[in-house]
Amino acid sequence: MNNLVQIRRDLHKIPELGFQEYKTQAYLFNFISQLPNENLTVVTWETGIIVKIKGTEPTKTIGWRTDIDGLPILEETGLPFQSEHEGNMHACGHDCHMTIALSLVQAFATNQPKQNVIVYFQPAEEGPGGAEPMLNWIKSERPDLLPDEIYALHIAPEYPVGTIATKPGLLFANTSELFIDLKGIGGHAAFPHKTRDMAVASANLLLQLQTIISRNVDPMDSAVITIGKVTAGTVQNVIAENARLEGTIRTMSAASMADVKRRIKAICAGIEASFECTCTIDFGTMYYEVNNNEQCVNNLLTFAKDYEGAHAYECPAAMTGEDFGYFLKEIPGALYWAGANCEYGLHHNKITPDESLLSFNAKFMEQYIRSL
Ligand SMILES: CC(=O)N[C@@H](CCC[C@H](N)C(=O)O)C(=O)O
Repeated sequence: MNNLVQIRRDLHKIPELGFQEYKTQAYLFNFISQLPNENLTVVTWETGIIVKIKGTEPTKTIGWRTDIDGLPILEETGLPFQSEHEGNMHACGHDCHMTIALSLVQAFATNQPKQNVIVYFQPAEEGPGGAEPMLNWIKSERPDLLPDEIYALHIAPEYPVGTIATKPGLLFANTSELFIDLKGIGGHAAFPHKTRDMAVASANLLLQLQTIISRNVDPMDSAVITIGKVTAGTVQNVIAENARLEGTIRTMSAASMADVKRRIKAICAGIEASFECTCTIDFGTMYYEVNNNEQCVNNLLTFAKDYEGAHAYECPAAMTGEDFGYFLKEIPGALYWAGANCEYGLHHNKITPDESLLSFNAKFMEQYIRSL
């Protein structure tokens, strides 16, 4: 088994949620500590790590960012190296992303690049968001750790390995989490008229929220409201006093996000009136859109077109979110989809990315960064 596959499998076993990535950080730190360190500066921030590699004749500093957290998903891959943290899973490829980032650190630590390179191991991409606070800390405490341009990848199960798919401008959506707590009056299942049933109210609310997409968003625009978790009540023969919807909103612009939120508030006010209950809305964490720099995308795609085994092309935007958008808001750069050739999609409990993507993308990015 090659070294990168082993690293990915080690990391796959220990998925941790945002800002709880202690074992992950220790694993990464241990790996980095064993590398030649004459040209390295290694700094920790919360559960993340930042590694700067001094270049031989630097004219600029190139950044590479990986996310390091897992998701609260019960893994069902049945793999011999499946998650040892039951209920958590690397179902979004961050184990692969970290492996590629470690490979870059190793390559540049052993064979110094021309440009300075900074690799960011960033916590909490799935939530509550690590990029924005990490960047704020760097700006105020360690401006020497800011790059001139920055890149990242995200695995794409639907594409074959070797795919480098990206586009200039908007690649990923604006996101906002959505949590709505409903409170009514519970009671005996046989006497609904004496209660305010939040199971029924939350079911109505869930369906009405979907009308925002079909009836309020311009059909030429795009938006998503997904409610991923619904909880209500306590037992089968007691009417639910409480319910909670948990979800996410995705839009193509900040203006459209504001409109969707306005409609959510209005619908909740209607639910309060019709079901005689209270709805408390919390919009949670927001991620700024992923807006790729045109020049950086052109450079990346041009390099990829001549790279053996790469299939480079411009893809459409997607409604995924990524807090890497906060880096791109301040620093020119690009994120690309890296083909992972897998039957199951992102966030699926059976996702098994094709591990040949690890060495392909690690080598590809190493060569690209050396070309800058
Ligand atoms: C690439 C990816 O899958 N990212 C996540 C980001 C989630 C942000 C936040 N927790 C939310 O749900 O809005 C995604 O679900 O797109």
